[in-house]
Amino acid sequence: MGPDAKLFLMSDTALPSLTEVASRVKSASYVLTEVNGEQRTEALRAMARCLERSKTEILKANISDLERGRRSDLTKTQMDRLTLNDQRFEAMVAGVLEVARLPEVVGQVVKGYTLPNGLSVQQMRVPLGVVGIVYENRPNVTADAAALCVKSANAVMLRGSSQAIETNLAIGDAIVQGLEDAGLPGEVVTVVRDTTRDGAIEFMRLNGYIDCLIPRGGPALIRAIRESATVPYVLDGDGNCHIYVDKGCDIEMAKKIVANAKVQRPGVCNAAETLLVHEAVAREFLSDVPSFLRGVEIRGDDETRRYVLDAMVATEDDFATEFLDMVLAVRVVKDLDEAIAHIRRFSTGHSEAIVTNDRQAAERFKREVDAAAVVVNASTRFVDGNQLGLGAEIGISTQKLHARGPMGLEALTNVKYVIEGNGHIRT
Ligand SMILES: NC(=O)C1=CN([C@@H]2O[C@H](COP(=O)(O)OP(=O)(O)OC[C@H]3O[C@@H](n4cnc5c(N)ncnc54)[C@H](OP(=O)(O)O)[C@@H]3O)[C@@H](O)[C@H]2O)C=CC1
Ligand SMILES: N[C@@H](CCC(=O)OP(=O)(O)O)C(=O)O
Repeated sequence: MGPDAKLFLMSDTALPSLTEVASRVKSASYVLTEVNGEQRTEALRAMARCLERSKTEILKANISDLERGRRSDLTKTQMDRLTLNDQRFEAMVAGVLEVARLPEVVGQVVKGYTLPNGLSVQQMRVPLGVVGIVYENRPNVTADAAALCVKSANAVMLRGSSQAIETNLAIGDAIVQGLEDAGLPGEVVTVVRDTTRDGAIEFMRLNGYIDCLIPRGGPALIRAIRESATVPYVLDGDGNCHIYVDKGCDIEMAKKIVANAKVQRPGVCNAAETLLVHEAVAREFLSDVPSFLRGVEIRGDDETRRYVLDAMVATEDDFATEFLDMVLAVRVVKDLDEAIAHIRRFSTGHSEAIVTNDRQAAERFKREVDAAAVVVNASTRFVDGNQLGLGAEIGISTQKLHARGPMGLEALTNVKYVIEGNGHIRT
């Protein structure tokens, strides 16, 4: 946290303790079990209206965060993520409305049967309760997460980045207004004001209050979670994403996919970080890198540097790095086996892609590459809740239990057994 952010918090006296805040959120989560889906959907529409009404204040708060960010020397990527311009603001509001339109998931019977003794058994979809989220400095995540949680009848505690605190609080105020207009307690969506690291550790230990913590971030956050969290969590970790360009593939298609995955938004977790190229197409594909990856710094192995003349030497560290920038590590491989072996060694289990014309290679890649998403002949940038039809995502899970990949409404629920009898007793 930068020094200015600390001052900002210190001037905000008399903050209730985190446990007090969490206790109010927990109570609010019970209210959500008493209202129906239509009321929750109406609350989302009210949230969108209030966001729109508060646009000027929210964008002003964002300018203030950006100014503080500039003074604390945030990187270009961090500044880009923090920026909420007019277009991004409207996309954020549209996202809330898109989630509102999604079908109801709460109360859905995912499985139902009657036993020979006449007992009726159902598995019914239910909310998790209170969701906690620690997330990066992208302010739209505040609205996305709030919308998904309200729609799925979860209360949510949002611990965003200190870099975005003013914007998050302004968004949170508008959302609370929307909830209250719709007759729901504002505490259903609570932006945590304390953005200190100590506060984050306390947040990870809110047992009895947080039912599921979703940490979105890089290795430092994930380490802190592993060391300190005592609440159950679903890790949404960093994306060291690869694209493998196979022999015999459509080279023009491969160029478009690689350029999109690297350049369209390099600062996000589903952007490509390493390119693996089959040796049979290395000359043809890599010789054209300066034109289709203009502005991208290439760090390549010896073979790559034969074709990309201004490429720097790639180190082992480069292959392990999520650059989140206009930098790409490149390696020429002998075959699919070598590509898969490289991915197994360096992947963070987020998103991995192959460009190929060979059906068998595609099938092998789908089966043998262990990641939350495997992509064939498309950009890794599609691994996004909105793009995959979930309306939005609360994060992209890189772990295997409970949920994997972009987490939408279903991932914010679990099932409970509902057993109905007629005076049945067990003998
Ligand atoms: N899989 C997914 O869904 C997503 C993955 N990511 C990944 O996140 C990273 C980019 O975001 P970036 O802003 O750099 O992420 P960081 O990991 O630096 O920050 C994310 C959040 O974690 C907090 N945090 C970071 N380190 C610690 C720590 N040691 N203890 C407690 N809290 C901590 C930050 O607080 P503060 O900023 O106040 O320091 C922030 O709120 C990339 O690796 C990207 O791939 C991002 C979003 C989604
Ligand atoms: N949802 C994003 C990607 C996932 C994400 O949250 O990325 P990040 O900007 O690293 O926080 C998108 O593709 O637009």
